[in-house]
Amino acid sequence: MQKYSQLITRPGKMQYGILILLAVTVLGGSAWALIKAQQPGAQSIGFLGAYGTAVFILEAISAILLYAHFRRTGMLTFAILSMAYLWVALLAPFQVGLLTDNLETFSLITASTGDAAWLWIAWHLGFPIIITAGMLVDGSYPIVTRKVWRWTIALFGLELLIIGGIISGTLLSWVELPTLISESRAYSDSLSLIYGPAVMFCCALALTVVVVKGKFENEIYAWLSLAMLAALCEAILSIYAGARFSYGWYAARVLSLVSSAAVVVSLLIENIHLQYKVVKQNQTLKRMATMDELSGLANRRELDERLKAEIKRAMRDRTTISMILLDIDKFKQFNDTHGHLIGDLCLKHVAKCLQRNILRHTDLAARYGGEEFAILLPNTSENDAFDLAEHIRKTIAYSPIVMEDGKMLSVTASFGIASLVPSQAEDATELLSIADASLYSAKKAGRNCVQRPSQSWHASRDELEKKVSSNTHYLRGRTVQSGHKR
Ligand SMILES: Nc1nc2c(ncn2[C@@H]2O[C@H](COP(=O)(O)OP(=O)(O)OP(=O)(O)O)[C@@H](O)[C@H]2O)c(=O)[nH]1
Repeated sequence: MQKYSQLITRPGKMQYGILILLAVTVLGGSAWALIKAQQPGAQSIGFLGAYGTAVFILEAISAILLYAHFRRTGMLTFAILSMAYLWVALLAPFQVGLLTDNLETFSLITASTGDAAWLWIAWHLGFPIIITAGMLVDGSYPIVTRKVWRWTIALFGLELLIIGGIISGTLLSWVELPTLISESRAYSDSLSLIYGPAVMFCCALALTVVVVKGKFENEIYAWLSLAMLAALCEAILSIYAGARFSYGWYAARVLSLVSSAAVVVSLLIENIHLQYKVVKQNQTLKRMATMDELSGLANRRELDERLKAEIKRAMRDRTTISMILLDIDKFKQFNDTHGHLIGDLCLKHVAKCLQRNILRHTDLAARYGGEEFAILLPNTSENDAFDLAEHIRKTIAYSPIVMEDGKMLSVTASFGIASLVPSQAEDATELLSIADASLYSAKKAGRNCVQRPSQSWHASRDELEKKVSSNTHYLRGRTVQSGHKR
């Protein structure tokens, strides 16, 4: 099943531990309850109301969440398991309603409290039978459908028809049903010897099928096993109690709640796991989209995005933005001599040297190309960028790459820097191309050095910046003047 949906998860060791503990509690509690099961108790309408509401809510939530699984995975098993819970969610309120004598006040309803036993049988026979059918549908290859809507209409439509028939038939007394429970609340022989054992048999069968076929291999199947164990114990206690409102009968109702809650718990746990998975996957995707895998630095896409944003900020604040481009010297020769794998090691080593020297959180080091790196330095002057580049150059040149066998290799790198106060978005490209030109002159100057942009570029850029600055003053003046006029 795992291969059909990554949404369905295997329980962890802790969950198995909790399940074993709960199973032992259910078995132990049931055995203990059997001792006093036949002792009569008081009829508590308050308990019945709370019990009926709880069963309805828990079963309805289970049905909705299991149906959501069916929608997501297309697996018919989940549609059928959802039907099982819907079955109980719809029958339980009527059965409990009849027990509390509430429904008899409606003139159309002719059923008596005794008839509630028939609804109990329909509920407790139908639930395990539908669960068994659902588990049998999940063979070694689960049936997966794309026609989710057609299956929904066919399966749930049929189910609603049957439930409608059972409820109307019982409440409106369409058929004369034999009395299963006497006025003294004692069970008839047919309930104790035929219908009761039939319910027990169906619950035992469902439990066996869930355990054998489900093998506790996902959270839903594991918790469903507990639900079926509780349902079996409930049936045994209910019948053994011999009468309504006896201690055994009350204990059976509590077990019925355990059975109802188990799958809700599993689906809740699964949803929590799903949230963790989604958050983790989002983080991985984000990392993959912004990070260079080999060096662990930002990738070119991330550099471009940050550069665009920082250019906008620098334009607004009229601050200097700098860029350092560096390229490992004679890296082709290094690769040819030592091999590609050692070449990769060298790239990682250079990346570490960059990370070690970049201290401001606003600076960004990125792998720009094969053996080329870039460092974006917002709010940094050309002189400061030069000093930093010089410092990194020395770090790379004087810290050797230590191999596994203790051998040491060293490399050098050439650096080009560029700085400007941006006046337009296109200055992002200008910054990179000037840093690239500086890098080119560093290579020409003999490598292992840092170069600044040419004097001619500085001159033309100073001219441009003067114009932009006077233009800004001019525009600011106009704004102030127009403000005065108003
Ligand atoms: N190991 C490794 N090598 C790479 C990677 N990306 C690019 N290279 C190599 O880097 C080398 C770059 O060589 P060139 O562009 O000729 O530059 P160079 O040999 O460094 O020479 P100069 O830049 O002039 O000093 C090529 O041999 C590429 O195969 C990588 O991810 N891993």
